[in-house]
Amino acid sequence: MNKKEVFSIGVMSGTSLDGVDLVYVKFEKNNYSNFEILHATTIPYSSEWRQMLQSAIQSSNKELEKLDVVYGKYLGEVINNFIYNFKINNIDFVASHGHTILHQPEKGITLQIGSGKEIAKVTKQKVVCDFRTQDVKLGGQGAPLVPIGDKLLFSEYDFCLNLGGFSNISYDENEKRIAFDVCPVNIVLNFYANKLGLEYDKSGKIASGGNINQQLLEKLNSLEFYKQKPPKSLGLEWVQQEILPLINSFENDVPIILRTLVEHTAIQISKVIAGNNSILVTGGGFFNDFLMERINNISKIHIQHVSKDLINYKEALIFALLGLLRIDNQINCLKSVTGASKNHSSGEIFYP
Ligand SMILES: Nc1ncnc2c1ncn2[C@@H]1O[C@H](COP(=O)(O)OP(=O)(O)OP(=O)(O)O)[C@@H](O)[C@H]1O
Ligand SMILES: CC(=O)N[C@H]1[C@@H]2OC[C@@H](O2)[C@@H](O)[C@@H]1O[C@H](C)C(=O)O
Repeated sequence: MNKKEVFSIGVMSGTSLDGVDLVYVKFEKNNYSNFEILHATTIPYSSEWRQMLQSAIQSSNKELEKLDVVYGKYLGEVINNFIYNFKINNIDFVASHGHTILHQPEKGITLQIGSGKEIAKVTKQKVVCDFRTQDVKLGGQGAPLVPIGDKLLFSEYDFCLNLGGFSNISYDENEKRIAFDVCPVNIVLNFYANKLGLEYDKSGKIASGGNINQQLLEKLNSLEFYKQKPPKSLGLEWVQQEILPLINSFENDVPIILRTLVEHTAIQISKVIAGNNSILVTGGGFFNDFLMERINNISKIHIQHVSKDLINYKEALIFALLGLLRIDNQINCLKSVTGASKNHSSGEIFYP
């Protein structure tokens, strides 16, 4: 794109299923880290949409094709409302991650729904989407993709940690970006909080009142995934096959489960980040005070305080950057992170 300043809308629907995150951002082409988040919001899912997205993993290919279109139209409308409500009138492109329904990269599968063609039709904007498929085709994990953005935008931190549905981490080692999914976080915490009729365990209050089940904790920490070296990534399939059956085999009360999960998360994260380093922590898990306290106590790392917009919208912001890199045909997927056969520029572009 032949411009000094670029204006983009980044759209992300994460695995916690809390809603659609949107940012309107300005990038400076000769210095990406000089970005500015101009507007940001989250549009919470209705219970119908949450239910549809949650159960889509069981759908047939035909049903998924339909959902891709319907959800693409929905995203298009959500973006139009965002544009209208914030009176946005200068947009170079929209970059949309979509919502992950399937993710088993070792089988060559990753699927993010939310048709770019539909979004382009509804919004009348240029749209970049489908950022993961090409990486999986090139033998990569297709995730995490945010680390190249961590490197380009937040190089002043030793570690970038995101506490979303899953947690992931990225850092430089011998001048190479290393990154991987660490462990499940809100995707499982929310699942058990839901059993008490809550959307999530606010500030980790319920977890903090429970006791650790040591036997369950040991079993969780011994899972095969934690022995694997990166590149590696996690999906809902793994949670359903490995985590939920293990937890449910113990018949614990919800506070005990949440307490044990928080400890498990803090231990897994501290295995990676311990030391006298600086860290950028983002994602909704940042607001789980009890989880943050446990991570702090175990790792003794110095956690920096940053703006709420950055905590909540780093992923949407970085997908906007990945979209810009894609439009400019620049590398936006790193083989050192995903394990793909080469660095590449990923994402499909649709025109209105
Ligand atoms: N005050 C809070 N206390 C505890 N947990 C919170 C709080 N606020 C948000 N969360 C958790 O953060 C979740 C949302 O996090 P986030 O938006 O980072 O997830 P995501 O974008 O779906 O994740 P992913 O990075 O996997 O794509 C909520 O569902 C909830 O579990
Ligand atoms: C396949 C998929 O959607 N993965 C997500 C998920 O949510 C968190 C973690 O698992 C991460 O690997 C990824 O998202 C972030 C945005 C990423 O690609 O960096």
